[in-house]
Amino acid sequence: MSESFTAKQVAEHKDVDKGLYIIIDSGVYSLESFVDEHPGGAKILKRVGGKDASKQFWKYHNEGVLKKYGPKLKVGDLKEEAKL
Ligand code: HEM
Repeated sequence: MSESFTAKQVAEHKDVDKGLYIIIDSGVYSLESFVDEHPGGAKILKRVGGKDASKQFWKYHNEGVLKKYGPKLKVGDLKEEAKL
């Protein structure tokens, strides 16, 4: 049931108006409803809109954060070809 996105499609959702998507590992997360409640601030999330933010994410968070918020925010996965 989960949707599949290319990196290009994710890149088109790079601000709150178009949907703020970010990639963490192979998952695609939609954060426009979350930016204003992000404990780390809205600004830092907006900066990585449309991009792969795995490196930044794992620097500041642990698995528990994805477990808690992932089900609410995840909209799909990166297509195989885009993972390379
Ligand atoms: C699905 C995406 C994200 C979720 C659900 C999320 C959630 C959270 C939560 C719950 C916290 C509070 C601290 C904790 O419980 O660990 C936090 C803090 C923080 N987040 Fe995020 N975050 C996300 C993405 C990001 C990204 C992509 C960045 C960086 C570009 C970022 C940067 C930070 C920073 C700097 C803090 C503060 C850390 C501190 O005060 O020590 N977050 N985030």
